[in-house]
Amino acid sequence: MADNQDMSDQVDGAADQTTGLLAPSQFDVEVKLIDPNSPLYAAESFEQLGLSPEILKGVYKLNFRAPSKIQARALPLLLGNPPVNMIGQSQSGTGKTAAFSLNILSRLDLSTEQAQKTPQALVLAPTRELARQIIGVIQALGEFIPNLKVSAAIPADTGARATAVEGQVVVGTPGTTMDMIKKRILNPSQLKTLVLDEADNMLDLAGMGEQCMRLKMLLPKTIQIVLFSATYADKVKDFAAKFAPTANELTLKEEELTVEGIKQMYMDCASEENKYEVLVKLYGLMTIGSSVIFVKRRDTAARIEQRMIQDGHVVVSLTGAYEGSVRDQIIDAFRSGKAKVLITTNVLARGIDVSTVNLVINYDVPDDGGRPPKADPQTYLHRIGRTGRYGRVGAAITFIHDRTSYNIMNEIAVHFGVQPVRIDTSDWDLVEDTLSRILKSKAAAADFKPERADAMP
Ligand SMILES: Nc1ncnc2c1ncn2[C@@H]1O[C@H](COP(=O)(O)OP(=O)(O)OP(=O)(O)O)[C@@H](O)[C@H]1O
Repeated sequence: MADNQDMSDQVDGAADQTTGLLAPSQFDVEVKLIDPNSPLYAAESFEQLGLSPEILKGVYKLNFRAPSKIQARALPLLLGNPPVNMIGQSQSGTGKTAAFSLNILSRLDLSTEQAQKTPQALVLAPTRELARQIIGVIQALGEFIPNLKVSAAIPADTGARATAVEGQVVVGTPGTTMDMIKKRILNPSQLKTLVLDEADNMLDLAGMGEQCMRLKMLLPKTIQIVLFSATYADKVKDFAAKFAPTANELTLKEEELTVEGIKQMYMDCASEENKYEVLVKLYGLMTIGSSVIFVKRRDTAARIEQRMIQDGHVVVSLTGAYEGSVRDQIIDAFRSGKAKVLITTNVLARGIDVSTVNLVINYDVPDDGGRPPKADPQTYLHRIGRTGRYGRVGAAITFIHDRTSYNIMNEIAVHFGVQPVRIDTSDWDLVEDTLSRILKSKAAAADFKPERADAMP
């Protein structure tokens, strides 16, 4: 739909309109020290959180010097006994994965051979890429825990044989997990913790919310339910509260959700076709670290990929059109830096953590798919959150080419109370200057040097 938008309502220089919060071009790159209001600031240390020496070793090996705010606030509540449910919220890239993973690892019983073969914690995520990433984090934090095994419950390639899931921690997507339980390859009877990462998305998506609910019915009644996300749209709040009853809640106001290190901008494009010209001009002009280009549809992703390759760029695309191991290869190539430009749809809008990403482009504005389309502020926030991870600086540029896309961007700006800055494409020297200042500016977190792991107690 977005690829063939009705151009009759196109405006020339959409941002010349004076209504709304979109701001004129002006830029001040700020490098801030970690201040007490930052989501990365915490008064406590990991040592004060009562983690086992094996777990602390994993934390130090990852060079985590101090917990982020969400980690310091959530962990004491999560670790209490008897376990209490949690609905947790914190900005993108602030360490929610470690928050729920440290709780899971702390609760594992690995004392007997039998216990070692029994799934005790289940983490559900909306995509295989995110599930695989979470597995990596749990394995890294748990590196010094003897006999720890983390298993995946993600779709296997066609023809692959399903084997019994014996890891104490299982991370998967809801459909495959449900399948494995039904086929009795996964025994849910001893599960103590259930985590829904990107919980609002899991509970909202057509089909997935219902699936999560049915899955929950198959789990022990006493299971601790932990929901985490950067966003909870109003429409899912009630369902979340039903899914995780009598939970401790750590939530944020909408105005607190944007991350300071992510510099939000927008660019006027003359037409749908002109968006591609602006895109390649940007890439020709700038030395960009790694970047993600978000489009609405799979075919747009494929088309831009082809055109960019023809124009001599090294890019990959990942959409739901690809299956299993092919998707794994693509995301792994992007993670390792072998491919520096990733074109994708909303499938990778959430959770993916690649710290070298310093530019996100919303080639198509995130809309709700309605007629007429309205803004999808949550997806916008998650998309731009692929950069600016843990205090790093990044740029997020949204392409605007007609009245609809302008209105959507404006709705998003109003929703979060932010003023994205207009980048004027009539002056490419200025574009280059502005962007290179941002992309070169030091990460705020760089002032917050992690100590060497081996210097820790
Ligand atoms: N205490 C810490 N100190 C330093 N780095 C940390 C700490 N906790 C997490 N990180 C790093 O921060 C990055 C972002 O963490 P994570 O992916 O968990 O973010 P998130 O809050 O889940 O974000 P999103 O909402 O986008 O899913 C990761 O690279 C992680 O290794």
